[in-house]
Amino acid sequence: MASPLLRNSTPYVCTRCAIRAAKPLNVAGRRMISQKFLKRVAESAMTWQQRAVQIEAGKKKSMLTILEERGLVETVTGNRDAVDKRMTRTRLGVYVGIDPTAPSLHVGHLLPFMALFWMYVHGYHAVSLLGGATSKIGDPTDRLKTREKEHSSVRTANMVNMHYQLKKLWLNVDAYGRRYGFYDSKTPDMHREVVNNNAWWNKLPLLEVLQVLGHGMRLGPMLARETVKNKLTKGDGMSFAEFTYPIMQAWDWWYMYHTKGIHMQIGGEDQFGNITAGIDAIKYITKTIKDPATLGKIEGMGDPFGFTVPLLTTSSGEKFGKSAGNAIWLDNEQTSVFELYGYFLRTSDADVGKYLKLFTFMPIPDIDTLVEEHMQKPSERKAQHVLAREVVEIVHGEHESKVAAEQHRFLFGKKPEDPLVLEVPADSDAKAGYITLNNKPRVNVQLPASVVQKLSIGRILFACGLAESASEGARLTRESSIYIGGNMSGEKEPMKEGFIHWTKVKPWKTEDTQKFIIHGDLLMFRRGKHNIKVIQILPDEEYDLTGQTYPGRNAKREPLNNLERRSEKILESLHQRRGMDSREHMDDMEYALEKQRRALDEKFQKRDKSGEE
Ligand SMILES: Nc1ncnc2c1ncn2[C@@H]1O[C@H](COP(=O)(O)OP(=O)(O)OP(=O)(O)O)[C@@H](O)[C@H]1O
Ligand SMILES: N[C@@H](Cc1ccc(O)cc1)C(=O)O
Repeated sequence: MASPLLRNSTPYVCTRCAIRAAKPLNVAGRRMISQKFLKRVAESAMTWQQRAVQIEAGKKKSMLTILEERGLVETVTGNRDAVDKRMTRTRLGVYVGIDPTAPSLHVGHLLPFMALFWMYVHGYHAVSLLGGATSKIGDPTDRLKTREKEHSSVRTANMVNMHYQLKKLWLNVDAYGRRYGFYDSKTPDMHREVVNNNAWWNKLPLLEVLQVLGHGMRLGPMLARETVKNKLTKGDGMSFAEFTYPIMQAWDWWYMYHTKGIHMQIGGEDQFGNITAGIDAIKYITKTIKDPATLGKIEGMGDPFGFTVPLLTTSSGEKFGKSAGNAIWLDNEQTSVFELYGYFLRTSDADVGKYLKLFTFMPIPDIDTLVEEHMQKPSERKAQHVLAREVVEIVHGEHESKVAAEQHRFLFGKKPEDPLVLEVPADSDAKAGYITLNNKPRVNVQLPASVVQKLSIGRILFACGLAESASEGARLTRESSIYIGGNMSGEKEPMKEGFIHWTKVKPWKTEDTQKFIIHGDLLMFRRGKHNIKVIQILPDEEYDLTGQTYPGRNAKREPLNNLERRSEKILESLHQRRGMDSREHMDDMEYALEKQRRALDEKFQKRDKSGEE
């Protein structure tokens, strides 16, 4: 509980969250709060209070009004004005959840996230939740067909990808918000998190959920939900697990309500039912719970509430998303930066103003001026270029956005108005020079099993694209700059509280790499903070069928590849010339070729083990 002193001096701020967020525990398990920090919290509360007074006097726009004006609010739960007042008076906690049921976020997800980003840059505590646990069940909302069950390794890969995507997105939003002058990152006001609901679901007894919430979830209203009725009558039926999905989502909210002070949830319009189910659940729990410690935590929180954002649809009215199969991905492997830019560049003149409001932080008067200018000469697509640049900046960063703009200008033969300096930032994945679509770093790679089984760690890093060469890979491991996902297979759990556990890679024996394989076919590496590679290991034959190759394969193994190609040719011609009766002779030939192949293979293995180029 927050100290009474703080409570009295800071009526409008959730100091509990600020302190919890900012201060570690000392040895005795108490929060260490410095005078300086307390002063900052008090100042920030004062600023908030002053802002609230100005808003209520009509001198400033409220947060809800700002979001409404930008078209980001579809339906508010409960009374709009009451919600507006609470958002004005209290520095609330707010969350958006997504299930990692695909390897990447998509443009549709940006809508609820933009609302979250707006609240973040205005000082609210913003949480993006990854549904590691909920994705094991799958949200049945608005579906007639049950989701295909994903293999656990696919789920893990999706989750890790999305986790890092969210982290990057938040970093980009920080920079983007700063460009629009929203905040000074040194104030204690800014608080954002990426959480995973595995963190609580993995250690939550079913009995606790049933005891605390189960009695309050009445079957009548649950069965009366459109989603349930439709799936039961028009779809393929509903499992008990799917039926309980809204309870899981409600519990997430309850968990964050009492542990992190999260009052609000935002989601797409399709999430309205789940959001209201969460509100009812929290109201029920807060009325019935007896535990004094929990009661202390929620004291003064008030009822939870939320709102939905409109659904982004295609021109034919279909929801943009993974299930509809029309997603524009935020992962540059699936939708390149160039394509993402191109997608927004194709926005119709009728929609461009609306999209600038939805997807950017650009002030509305500036948008209006830009659209007016654009309409003077629509063929130049000035407003669309700005829209594309801003969205790419949020998703991939300012540098990538400049590069994409430049590439489009270049491709479409336009002379740059302001020549762009394409310097490479220090932490960029690219080495130097112009980044093209072809030399973009790859986040997800597939590699044949033999690479992981037989090659040195340096070579694997080269093969997956984390190192420029095998020797650089070996050097990086010597310098302890590389991490590998998961624990040694002796320890069963590669995931800790929903997050991957990273172990520093040391120069080790080839066999040691295999001990880190997750779910039999996944290997993950991280270089530095955010540069990750998720490797899917395929059986060699399957990999060959995909027609891919990897760095280090062709150059180093050319003699072996040539031999294989030659041997195939010889055998083919023998078959044709001599027919099946020369079987014996051909077996000899095959044997001789196989011997040569093995000799070469051994040679490569020895070289791989010694780590030399
Ligand atoms: N096209 C969209 N427009 C607005 N919000 C969206 C859109 N697509 C997804 N969302 C929102 O993003 C959040 C996460 O959605 P979710 O993870 O279910 O993605 P999804 O693409 O809708 O998945 P699926 O199609 O498999 O149901 C939800 O609040 C959802 O409403
Ligand atoms: N059910 C949401 C995702 C979600 C998951 C867990 C939550 O707590 C919140 C939201 C969706 O499918 O879009």
